[in-house]
Amino acid sequence: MAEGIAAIGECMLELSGQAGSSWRMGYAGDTFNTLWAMRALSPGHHVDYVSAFGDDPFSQAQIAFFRDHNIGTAQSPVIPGARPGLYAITLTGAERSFTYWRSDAAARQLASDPAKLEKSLENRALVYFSGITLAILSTQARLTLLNAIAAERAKGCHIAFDPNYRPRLWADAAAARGVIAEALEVTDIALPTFPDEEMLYGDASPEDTARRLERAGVAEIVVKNGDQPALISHYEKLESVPATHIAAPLDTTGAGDSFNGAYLSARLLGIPPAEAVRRAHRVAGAVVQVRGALAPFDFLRTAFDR
Ligand SMILES: O=C(O)C(=O)C[C@H](O)[C@H](O)COP(=O)(O)O
Repeated sequence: MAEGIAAIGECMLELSGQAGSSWRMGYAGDTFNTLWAMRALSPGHHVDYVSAFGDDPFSQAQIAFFRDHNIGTAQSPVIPGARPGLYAITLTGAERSFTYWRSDAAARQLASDPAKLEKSLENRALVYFSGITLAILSTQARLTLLNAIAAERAKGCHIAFDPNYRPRLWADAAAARGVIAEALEVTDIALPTFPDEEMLYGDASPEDTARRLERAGVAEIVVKNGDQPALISHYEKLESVPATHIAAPLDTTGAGDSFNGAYLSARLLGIPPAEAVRRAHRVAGAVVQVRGALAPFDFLRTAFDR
């Protein structure tokens, strides 16, 4: 039985917590943040982060960090001379913005060996990727990745996708729309964020986003909207679920990604979409109370089970 979970993308070095005099270094990246939550909340599953890594001390420490938390790297290549990307979080209140140093990161070569990539995605219950995963790849590498995902999907694996639009990673909005349309063709569960979709497509409401993704053929959609209700479309039936109110958020980095990890973990447990969203809101509410994208596993589990 296919029991594995794989997330595909780029995990960077993360600098967080600039409120004090020194920065704290961690590891984060949208798809990794989601997998982190799944590692905490899906204990019965083997989980792998599928990427490409360098061979410098920071890459080695990153892989060791994964291993210490029981996160594998499947057949991800290690590229001699390459190194990880880096980003820093700037906070305005609790709202995050990012500065990146990532244009030559090892992860850009995650599809450099198509046979290894296919092998990395084998025997999965769920494969997760995002618009950021696609934005960092060349046209050829994107094609290799989408073909590998489609092949695994044809064997019965569920594919989850967050468009996670980051304008700076794309040549222009039309390029992003074109590639995201291709990704939606192989997507079973789409987890967009309304302000991103509003920016990229001009959607007037979360309902507009949900209906547009239904027309693209996606059966299960959750449109996140920060501290506003999330909108579920499950086989075209809409349902709105209020968010968890957090009185004093500290850092919103990773909230959407952790929401995704909790939602997908709940769905793998057979929990219906509305209850899965309630749990996901609680987990996202926990993550905004810590600095950086990752919260401790116990903290995530308590929020998920409460
Ligand atoms: O921007 C990127 O490329 C990253 O991966 C950095 C961050 O860890 C996530 O973007 C956080 O994502 P949110 O859950 O939307 O706060």
